[in-house]
Amino acid sequence: MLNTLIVGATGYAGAELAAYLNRHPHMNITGLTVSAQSADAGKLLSDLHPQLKGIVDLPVLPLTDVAEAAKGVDVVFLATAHEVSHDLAPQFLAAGCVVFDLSGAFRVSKPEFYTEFYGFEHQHLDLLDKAVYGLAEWQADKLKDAQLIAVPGCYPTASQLALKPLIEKGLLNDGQWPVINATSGVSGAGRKATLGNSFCEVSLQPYKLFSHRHQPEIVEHLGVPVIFTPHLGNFPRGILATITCRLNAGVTEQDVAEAFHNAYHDKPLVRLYTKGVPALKDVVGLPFCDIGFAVKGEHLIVVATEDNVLKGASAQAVQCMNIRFGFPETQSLL
Ligand SMILES: NC(=O)C1=CN([C@@H]2O[C@H](COP(=O)(O)OP(=O)(O)OC[C@H]3O[C@@H](n4cnc5c(N)ncnc54)[C@H](OP(=O)(O)O)[C@@H]3O)[C@@H](O)[C@H]2O)C=CC1
Ligand SMILES: CC(=O)N[C@@H](CCC(=O)OP(=O)(O)O)C(=O)O
Repeated sequence: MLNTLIVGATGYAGAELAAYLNRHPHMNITGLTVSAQSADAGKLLSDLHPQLKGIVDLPVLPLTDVAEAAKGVDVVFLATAHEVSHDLAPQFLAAGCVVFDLSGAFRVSKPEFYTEFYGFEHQHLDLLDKAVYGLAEWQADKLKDAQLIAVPGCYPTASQLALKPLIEKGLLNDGQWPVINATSGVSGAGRKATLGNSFCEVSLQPYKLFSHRHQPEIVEHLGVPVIFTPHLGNFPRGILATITCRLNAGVTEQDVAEAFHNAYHDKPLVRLYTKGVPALKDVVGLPFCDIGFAVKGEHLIVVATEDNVLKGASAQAVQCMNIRFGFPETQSLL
């Protein structure tokens, strides 16, 4: 059994982690924590997330002393904001824990990225070198001996799973940047109330045009430039990405199908459509990324869907943990 601590357990991602880890046969949840000042400290997780009633009835505790909280803990999940993870990860690593960070604090290697896109100066450049980017289907070898795993962002997971097989096989024409239009449910912004995310305000709208922090994350890990436009939709969960690309001359629909099949036929959490394209309703609440596509001449449209909180965050974190410790990849996820 591995002892595990979830930091940020009352957030959307943290609560899903608690559900997955609670039913994992090799994991023992030793603590669920929130910030030292949290108004929720002392409450039961299942009072805050009633879907967990009778399943995870543990109290959430304020994280006041990291060294104390880390005692006897093998694995820590940081389901916290980027700045919080940035400060906590080195402390848990120093205590000998394997750290799975769901935030953006360690995903990109260039320090200036954090100043520009996250608004803080990165203090742990050594960890930027050491962190393994947890795009699970593509990183199994590196994950096996990683100490710090930077779980990808929600939009980057869907976007990269859709594009990587095509790029690896050299099918895309580099004269046209892939154009990623992706719509997310409101849970992508976290559980805290804000005016922009309130019921009467949310509509359907693109945001952060040419300036969203997931664009450079996608570009660094795919190795090609892309145009990325996120949209906020008026539904709670899920991301649907519609990605338009140009194929190299002579590339056929069959070549595209083969590239996807070769990449994912043995990857249980990516489901390929041989007919049609996926809809959001078929992945919400599930740990999959679903991918379908259509080709017309040299033009290709790929559609990828996922639950932003699951394959886009918690499920992928648990998938990485399963790979890291040699458990079946889908253990507790399916
Ligand atoms: N939601 C999503 O779809 C996705 C989220 N992510 C990333 O995962 C992380 C968590 O996201 P999400 O669950 O949405 O966030 P939420 O805002 O819903 O939850 C954040 C959690 O962190 C706790 N917290 C805040 N400050 C601290 C602190 N100093 N120490 C310990 N706990 C703290 C909060 O509790 P309290 O404030 O009461 O202390 C709460 O439990 C973020 O980095 C996010 O960017 C990544 C991909 C997708
Ligand atoms: C709808 C919404 O607001 N989504 C969030 C992305 C959530 C996420 O994945 O956060 P990180 O990758 O930064 O951890 C956003 O656009 O900032």
